Amino acid sequence: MRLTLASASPRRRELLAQIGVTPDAIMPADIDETPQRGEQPRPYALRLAREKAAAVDVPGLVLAADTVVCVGRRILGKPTDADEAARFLTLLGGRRHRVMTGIALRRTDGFVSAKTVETSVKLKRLSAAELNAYIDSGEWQGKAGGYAIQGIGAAFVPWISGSYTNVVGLPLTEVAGLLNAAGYPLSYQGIAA
Ligand SMILES: Cc1cn([C@H]2C[C@H](O)[C@@H](COP(=O)(O)OP(=O)(O)OP(=O)(O)O)O2)c(=O)[nH]c1=O
Repeated sequence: MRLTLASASPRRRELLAQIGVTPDAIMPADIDETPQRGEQPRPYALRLAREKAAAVDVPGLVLAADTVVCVGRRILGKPTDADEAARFLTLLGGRRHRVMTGIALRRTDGFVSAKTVETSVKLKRLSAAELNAYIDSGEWQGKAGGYAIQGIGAAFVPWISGSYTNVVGLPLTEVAGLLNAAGYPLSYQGIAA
């Protein structure tokens, strides 16, 4: 069964590879990611994942996702520059926030199954030296909230509650569930315990 990953994120490809899923094609979806007026984080992440899946019009299964960081009602996407990344990290430091990923799987018949997964994350308060060094590292680029838990950012995360892979951009348990429900053959299911 043909699977297309509608994502430009190398992390998403690597996460899928981790559970033995290799998409037949990778076709990033170019959509407008502006939140609607008053839109809450959960419906926002779900809407974007669905829109990304819908934007890639090819036969077979199309998988898409969107990850946002939320502090209260505020949605933090990918910082546009170093100053914004520094502002995000200062806002997040010393408190808990939520990382929300919407995932959507479009099937050949056009039916889309989608859900959101939420993880709570605590980021420690960064010293000026840590903040400057992290901004200089450039790791914040292309990362919702301006940090990467799978990178140097791990040094700033004392605690999470919920799915780790969800924070990196693709909650694998739920993605595997959607793929399985759509009849996609998951290789590890053939492995006897
Ligand atoms: C919080 C966090 C986010 N991220 C990444 C995951 C996502 O790639 C990115 C959020 O941006 P997204 O808009 O979800 O995805 P993307 O633009 O990278 O790719 P595409 O839309 O084509 O699928 O932030 C990390 O890699 N580590 C982290 O710890």
